[in-house]
Amino acid sequence: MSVTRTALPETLLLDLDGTLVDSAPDLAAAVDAMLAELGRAPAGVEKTRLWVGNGARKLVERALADAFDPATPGDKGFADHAESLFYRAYHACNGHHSQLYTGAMPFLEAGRARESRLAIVTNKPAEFTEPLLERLGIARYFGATVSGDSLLGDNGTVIRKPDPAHLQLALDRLGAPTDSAWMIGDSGSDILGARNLGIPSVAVTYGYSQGTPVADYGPDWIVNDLTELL
Ligand SMILES: O=C(O)COP(=O)(O)O
Repeated sequence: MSVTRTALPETLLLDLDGTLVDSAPDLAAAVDAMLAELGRAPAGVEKTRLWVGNGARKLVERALADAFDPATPGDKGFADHAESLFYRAYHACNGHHSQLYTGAMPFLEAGRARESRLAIVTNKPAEFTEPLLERLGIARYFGATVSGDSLLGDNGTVIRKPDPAHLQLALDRLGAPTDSAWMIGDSGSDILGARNLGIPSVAVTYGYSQGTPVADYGPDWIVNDLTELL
């Protein structure tokens, strides 16, 4: 299924990594710096691409599971230590080699021209989201930004995609009704999050989908470039 021409809705919830931005080169650099400090060989960008999309902790755990005996990443203290190494390394390189995908800027410009409400809904921690948006020069397009640690449950656990409350928080911050919105993303957490909230979803084919074709999640539409939606 592919959209050739359609009326865009008033509100667009946009995933960040793998949808607007190819951030894998910087994420891989940080993963490799973490692995080097732990005495392991680099994983490289192609493996890292397969691990992105469920937050920084999951990325670190997937890298550890690949590099170590399976029991090692199960040790919480070890994973905490590795995560802190990753955070330090990613702070040093976030945005240095990340690039907007070809269709991203024309799409955001068109959204602004149409006076659409745009929000970022990402599983990336907020301390990395805001600087990345600034460095790429796209922060000004969004009326709201919701990151992977923006919403906490009663017991302090993070609530993020595919939990519909994560998407709903973006709508609340925009002041937008649920039935005005679509979610656009590259992975199962985006498509399932949209379904869980009861809104349509658009999947891009070029992002990070943990090795599962994004079509398998049953998005409402699939595009190879965001400008196909215009
Ligand atoms: O998992 C991440 O850190 C990035 O997630 P995103 O694809 O939701 O932007």
